[in-house]
Amino acid sequence: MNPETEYREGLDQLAAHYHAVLRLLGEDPGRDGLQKTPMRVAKAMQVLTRGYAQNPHKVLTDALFEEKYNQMVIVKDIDFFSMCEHHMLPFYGKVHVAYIPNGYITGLSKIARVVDIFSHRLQVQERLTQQIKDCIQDTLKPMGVMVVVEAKHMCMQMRGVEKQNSITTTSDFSGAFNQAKTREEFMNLLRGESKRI
Ligand SMILES: Nc1nc2c(ncn2[C@@H]2O[C@H](COP(=O)(O)OP(=O)(O)OP(=O)(O)O)[C@@H](O)[C@H]2O)c(=O)[nH]1
Ligand SMILES: [Zn+2]
Repeated sequence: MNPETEYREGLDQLAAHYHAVLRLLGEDPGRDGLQKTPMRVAKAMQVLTRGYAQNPHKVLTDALFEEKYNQMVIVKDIDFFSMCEHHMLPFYGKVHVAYIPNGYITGLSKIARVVDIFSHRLQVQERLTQQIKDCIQDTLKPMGVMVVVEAKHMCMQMRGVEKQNSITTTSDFSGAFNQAKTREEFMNLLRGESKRI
């Protein structure tokens, strides 16, 4: 556990609920291995939902730089883990973001931080995609943004339909990406092999 993690209000209550959950699942929460488990799970769940307490707009505005560059900027292969709001099971994969600046650029890491914030909330993949796009569009006001998310959903792998290999792809875009040619340019660059640098 990261010693710098700040846990939010309600941690003890959350742990008490997980104590009850263990019992309801047929376990003995008093046995050696499980004594600390309710608190561990409560802390883990607070980490996985830390995005509720974070402001993605502020992350971007804190690192806005005036710059004349007005070609496409692509940050691809941003790993993420999120939890589906239906089953609270993980879905995970990669986010690819492209934007065309309009006088301002943002720090590259900030794009990944925005992904991190929205994915650390209960989500559906479509909304995650849209929220990342909207946040960059509304804050940076670029000529356009496009976001592509590729993910595997554990609620489809471990339970339910039990399909191990299906990948869900979602995308959303604005502005210049309304033009098929611009979207194509991004998709072609996404498909290209990343060079080792
Ligand atoms: N569109 C969308 N659906 C999702 C996402 N994550 C999980 N789901 C789906 O949410 C649906 C919930 O359907 P329900 O019929 O209410 O729940 P369920 O009985 O558990 O469904 P099954 O998973 O088919 O067993 C399922 O089809 C899941 O595959 C997501 O990010 N986007
Ligand atoms: Zn689910």
